[in-house]
Amino acid sequence: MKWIEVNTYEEMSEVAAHIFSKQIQEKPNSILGLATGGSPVGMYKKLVARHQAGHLSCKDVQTFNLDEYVGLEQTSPASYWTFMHKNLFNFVDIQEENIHLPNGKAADLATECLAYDRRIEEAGGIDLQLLGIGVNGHIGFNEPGTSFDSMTNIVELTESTRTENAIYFDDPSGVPTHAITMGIQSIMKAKEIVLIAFGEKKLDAMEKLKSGHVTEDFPASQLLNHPNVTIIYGGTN
Ligand SMILES: N[C@@H]1[C@@H](O)[C@H](O)[C@@H](COP(=O)(O)O)O[C@@H]1O
Repeated sequence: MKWIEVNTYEEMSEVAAHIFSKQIQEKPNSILGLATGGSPVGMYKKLVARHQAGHLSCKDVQTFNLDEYVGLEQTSPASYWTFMHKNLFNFVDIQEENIHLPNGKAADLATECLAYDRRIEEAGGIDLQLLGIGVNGHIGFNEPGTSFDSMTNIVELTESTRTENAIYFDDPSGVPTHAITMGIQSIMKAKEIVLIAFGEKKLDAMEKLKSGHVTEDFPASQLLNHPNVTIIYGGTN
């Protein structure tokens, strides 16, 4: 595991954007695993800026997002589909058919979970996976206690995660109770992983990760068993 300590959110975003741009330049048809939340917004802005300056094309890139809420319409303002379009997809030349998010409105959610893992596999597997981290160590929506063997599945969100994510909803009581998320094992199959975490409230999680103790009570700790992970972290501002 490679640790890169940064001083600002801006710097974290730049280091991460550099890794993703390089990946796309070296392999224009890369399969990228993407994340939502506040952490990646700065990196997405920088990828958009590179695209607008003519330095980056996503026309052959395929993306698979980590997760989506269960029960929200795709185009609902709080869906992760909307988040990704507002923060990245609307401003780069990615083709809509190359964008994949789990369908939280699928009539048969169990089948959707299996199909999502299969789609990733059929695309050739994820080359580079971006992750944020929840204060309790969750990655994707894999809450503490999730089996390291988990593939894409339906999860019940903890109260703390629902509270953390309430800022994205007009009505905080509208935060869904369940989500569909790539599992820990689905995430671990990525060839390379970049985790970004910035700010005081993430420091505790960073300390836990640094301690080297691998436990299902702290989902991100399984990353210690992955051969190619970079953690970009830091700061209080
Ligand atoms: N499902 C997402 C995670 O993928 C994300 O990592 C986490 C942290 O979000 P933030 O980056 O806003 O702190 O929030 C949500 O729970």
